[in-house]
Amino acid sequence: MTTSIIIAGPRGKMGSEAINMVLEEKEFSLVACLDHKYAGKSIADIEGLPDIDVPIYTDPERCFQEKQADILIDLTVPGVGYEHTEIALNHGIRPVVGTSGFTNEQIDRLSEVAKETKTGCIIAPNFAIGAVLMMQFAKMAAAYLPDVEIIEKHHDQKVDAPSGTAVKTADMIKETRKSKKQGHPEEKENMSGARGAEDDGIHIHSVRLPGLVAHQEVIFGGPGQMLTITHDSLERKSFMSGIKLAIEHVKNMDELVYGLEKIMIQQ
Ligand SMILES: NC(=O)C1=CN([C@@H]2O[C@H](COP(=O)(O)OP(=O)(O)OC[C@H]3O[C@@H](n4cnc5c(N)ncnc54)[C@H](OP(=O)(O)O)[C@@H]3O)[C@@H](O)[C@H]2O)C=CC1
Ligand SMILES: O=C(O)C1=N[C@H](C(=O)O)C[C@H](O)C1
Repeated sequence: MTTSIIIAGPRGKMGSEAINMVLEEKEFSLVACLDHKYAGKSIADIEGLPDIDVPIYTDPERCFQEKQADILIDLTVPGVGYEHTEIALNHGIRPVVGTSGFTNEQIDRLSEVAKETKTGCIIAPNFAIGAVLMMQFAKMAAAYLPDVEIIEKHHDQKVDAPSGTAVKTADMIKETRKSKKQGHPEEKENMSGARGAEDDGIHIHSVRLPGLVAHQEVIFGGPGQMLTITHDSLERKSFMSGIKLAIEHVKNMDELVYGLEKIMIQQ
């Protein structure tokens, strides 16, 4: 059976890659796109996008009313991504959300809406299978090596910092790590931000440079030893198999799941 899909953010780096992925899959059908520009146009009118007649909507309510799709893939920006997800859930359309930067309160609220509407939803800060494994391995390691810092490195067009992946990694580490403040008890920054952001004593450092795509190191230190878990996304194709996996799973779900590890790995 064909899965009908709406993509929000079609002109973006991820959105355009997702369009190609959906068009390549025989069982997927792209029925509309959501973009705050190009009202009433088709994606064929946008330079660089495939020459096919898929309508663009600027108003999500109207889009979801007119196109009763199975799935919304959202790859936009945090505030907008949140709104799209909530409206899709209220229309019974299952969101697969890659947009990063949602707050915990927003995820909790969306969880409630998914429960109320009995509509499946997957929000994953990172759809690269290797990145999900990196986070899971970091969670395992933190039970034994509680001193840990995260360095995430991204392209310089990224708007949110730290990355959604770094925030999720810290959350997963906290599930096994005994809470502690790291470093010297009297440590003091001589230049603001020198020690990065902090979550329960875990320091997170964000690097933004042209040339980078999406990279993260989770560094553990113990007496006389170091463990570094590294993941590199070298191309945005790296995220597509995870998005496909999420689409297959969300079709049979009636609640919200935050993190691809929840469907990839036995919890
Ligand atoms: N979960 C994962 O595995 C991954 C998640 N991401 C996340 O996905 C999101 C997109 O990343 P990326 O493609 O690199 O970013 P881009 O900036 O390339 O794309 C974002 C797109 O969203 C568009 N947009 C802004 N407002 C709206 C709106 N109201 N309706 C529809 N589209 C809108 C932007 O348009 P305009 O340029 O006109 O503002 C732009 O085309 C980010 O949050 C990023 O962190 C990225 C990679 C992997
Ligand atoms: O903006 C990006 O590029 C990415 N964003 C996600 C994040 O914030 O973690 C996922 C991946 O790191 C790429």
